[in-house]
Amino acid sequence: MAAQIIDGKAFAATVREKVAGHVARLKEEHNITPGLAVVLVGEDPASQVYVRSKGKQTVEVGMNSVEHKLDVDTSEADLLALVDQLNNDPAIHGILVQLPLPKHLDEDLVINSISPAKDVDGFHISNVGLLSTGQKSMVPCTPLGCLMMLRDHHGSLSGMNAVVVGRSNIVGKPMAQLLLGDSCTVTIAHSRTKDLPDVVRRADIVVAAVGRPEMVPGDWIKEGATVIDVGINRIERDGKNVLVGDVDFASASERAGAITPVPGGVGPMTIACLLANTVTACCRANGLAEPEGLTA
Ligand SMILES: NC(=O)C1=CN([C@@H]2O[C@H](COP(=O)(O)OP(=O)(O)OC[C@H]3O[C@@H](n4cnc5c(N)ncnc54)[C@H](OP(=O)(O)O)[C@@H]3O)[C@@H](O)[C@H]2O)C=CC1
Ligand SMILES: Nc1nc(=O)c2c([nH]1)NC[C@@H]1CN(c3ccc(C(=O)N[C@@H](CCC(=O)O)C(=O)O)cc3)C=[N+]21
Repeated sequence: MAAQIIDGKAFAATVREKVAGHVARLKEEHNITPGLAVVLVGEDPASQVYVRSKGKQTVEVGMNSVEHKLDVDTSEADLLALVDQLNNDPAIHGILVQLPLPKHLDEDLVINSISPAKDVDGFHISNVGLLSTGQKSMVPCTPLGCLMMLRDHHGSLSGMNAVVVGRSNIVGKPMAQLLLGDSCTVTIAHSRTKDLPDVVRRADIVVAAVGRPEMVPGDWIKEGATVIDVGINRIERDGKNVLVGDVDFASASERAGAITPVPGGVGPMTIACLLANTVTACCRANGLAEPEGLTA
């Protein structure tokens, strides 16, 4: 039977609508406008597309958007000085430094210089520690978006077998933490995993975050499983540039119970969750009750 398509684009629109409602209330009742600062170093075309899209959607939900575009050979000291300035700016509630950074910049150092309260990516070691110990934190946007779609589809995830393929700090690891938090039995697979097909075949939930076009074929998918495809891969097919995920959508959707498409799945949810995190950070910064249903 053909899988149900989980429409991330439509889901993201509902998240943004909720965010817009909270932004309007913050303005009316407290005269506060949440502000998000995005820092882009260099001119990677894909990064430029994401940053533009983030800026546009930030303004659409009524928040302030500030973009800092720095030269590709910006020094670490200059970048740290900018982060420090944003940390101390009361009009800025969220800071995102677009990754990857050029090679001469120490990513860990830069990320950990962001004030944890403004770290809307949830990448600061302090937020990573809070998430892994089950305390209130800023939750990374992509895994948060995946969790929202899974909860919406299943209700409870308790007791389900989840396999996360990929162990990066920005997707795989935090995704595994969130699934564990929802009482899944979690396996994290990676490039050294033995018999990956067999591992994936045992999963009720498969999250693929690898960065290899269509590497997960349908015959690895257990009948009726839910498949969340995080991969964003640009390939050429029939002379055209197309975007594909880490899952072979055509064959996987023959076996899965539900599946996210690429594009229109996890990607739009990531940006919606960034906006949600910014509102959450703004409420926390001002000692206000934070919106319900917008975080994990
Ligand atoms: N939709 C969205 O919003 C977002 C999408 N992405 C996309 O998600 C994908 C993953 O991103 P990210 O986590 O940053 O990528 P990384 O390159 O940081 O991590 C990839 C992971 O996949 C594992 N891997 C590589 N090859 C294999 C293999 N053959 N079998 C099993 N595991 C393998 C690696 O294992 P090892 O650790 O052993 O090397 C690594 O853990 C990319 O396509 C990226 O573009 C990323 C962020 C947001
Ligand atoms: N500090 C930081 N935080 C991030 O969250 C971050 C980052 N750096 N670096 C790059 C990755 C990637 N990422 C995406 C966001 C949205 C889409 C997205 O909206 N995708 C659309 C398609 C867009 C297109 O057509 O290119 C979709 O899937 O439908 C994709 C990928 C966030 N990332």
